[in-house]
Amino acid sequence: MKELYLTGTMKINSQGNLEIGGMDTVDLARKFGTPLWIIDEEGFRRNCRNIKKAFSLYGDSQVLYASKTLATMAIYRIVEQEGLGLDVVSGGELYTALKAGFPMQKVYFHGNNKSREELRMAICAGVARIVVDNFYELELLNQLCTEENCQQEILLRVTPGVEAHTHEYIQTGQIDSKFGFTLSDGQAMEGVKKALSMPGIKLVGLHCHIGSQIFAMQSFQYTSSIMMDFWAEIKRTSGCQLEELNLGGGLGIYYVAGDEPRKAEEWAKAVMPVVQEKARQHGLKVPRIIVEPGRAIAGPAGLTLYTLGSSKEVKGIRKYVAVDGGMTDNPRPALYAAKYQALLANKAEEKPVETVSIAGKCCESGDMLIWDLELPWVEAGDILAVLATGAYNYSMSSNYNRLPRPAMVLVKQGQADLIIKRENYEDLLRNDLIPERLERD
Ligand SMILES: Cc1ncc(COP(=O)(O)O)c(C=O)c1O
Ligand SMILES: N[C@@H](CCCC[NH3+])C(=O)O
Repeated sequence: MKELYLTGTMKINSQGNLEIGGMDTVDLARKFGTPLWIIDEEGFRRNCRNIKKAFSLYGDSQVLYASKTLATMAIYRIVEQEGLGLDVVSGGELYTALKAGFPMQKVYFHGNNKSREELRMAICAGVARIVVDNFYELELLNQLCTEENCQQEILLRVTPGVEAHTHEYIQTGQIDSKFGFTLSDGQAMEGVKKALSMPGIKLVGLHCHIGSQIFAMQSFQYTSSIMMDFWAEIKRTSGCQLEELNLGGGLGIYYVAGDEPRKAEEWAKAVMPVVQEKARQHGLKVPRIIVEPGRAIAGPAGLTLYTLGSSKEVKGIRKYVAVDGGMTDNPRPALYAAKYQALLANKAEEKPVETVSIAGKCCESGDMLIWDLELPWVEAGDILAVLATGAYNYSMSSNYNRLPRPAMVLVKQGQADLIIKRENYEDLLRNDLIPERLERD
């Protein structure tokens, strides 16, 4: 039997059921229905604090929470209370932050194709920095700031040419990437010079992000070293001393056996001495370091509950058991062949006796959540808990097959609060229109 890796406040309670945030998950399934996303508030807060503390030991630093991981108004409240800033990547995330009352002076606006409207919205909202991704955006932003008679502080996103060891679809720092100003062909330096010459722009620093779900600290170290050399080159060639270096996110988490996540302290310990030593070598001031993790904060703090329904046995080959959700609430297995650990929440202490594959309910052969999972004897009505689903599940969910999205509850010390309402069929029709010519007579 594989050892279960329970994080945060997850444990098996005296009834033999899985518990999170002091709540029995079987009761939660009964009360809120399934599929159900659950977020462990204490776990989420602890992850924020650990990263913040790890970097603060090395001087001036700021941790931003990467909204793309899981953005809701309640989550933003927690992020604010924990003293983190925000990375937002769209007008929608920015709007959510505005509505949640998040302090705009701690918001960084990302994206590789921000629209004119999104940029104007960010300027008017008074975000701290816009992370400019390309020449088109630089020109557009300068034009907008000139029209608005203001100056916007920016970071320039640099593509350092580092291939992180992770799934190809979530690598972002390699030369052949859609993101950022490429370093190796001189684009990045050209971008810096251009930004420095623009009246509407104040270049404050640089940004990079090499990818997600990374365990190899050397990838972060190597990137920091490259970025600091470029930092020094900017000073040498333009005389400009930048202030801020944003090293992105990417810290990996535990999903299944074989994953070897590093602690926040190991991440900080890997990159900060490199930054400090490079600054010393080049005779420069150590920049303010920004990091923007998402998965390492939200991922382990979340789990999803499903109810088991139909099953099918292909004699001698496999037993399929279907859940009441799937790729609509968690597209990661279908997109990246991502793996998850799971258990029967109502039989959490029982020994595994069969190997089943967990199918989603979408009309897609690829909608398989977990292959070959060892479970106790499964019966329709059992509650399956899939762990570490706090990151990139809700935020990447869809209404494929017109499935309404599940609800999300925030649990803490025996209290469970709804933070995302379950969609209903009416919600699915909210934006549907029937043109007059199709009206029935
Ligand atoms: C620019 C940027 N910053 C931060 C993140 C957050 O990454 P992670 O969730 O791996 O920490 C991402 C996602 O990969 C990203 O694209
Ligand atoms: N959505 C990806 C990670 C984030 C990529 C964003 N740059 C995942 O689920 O693993």
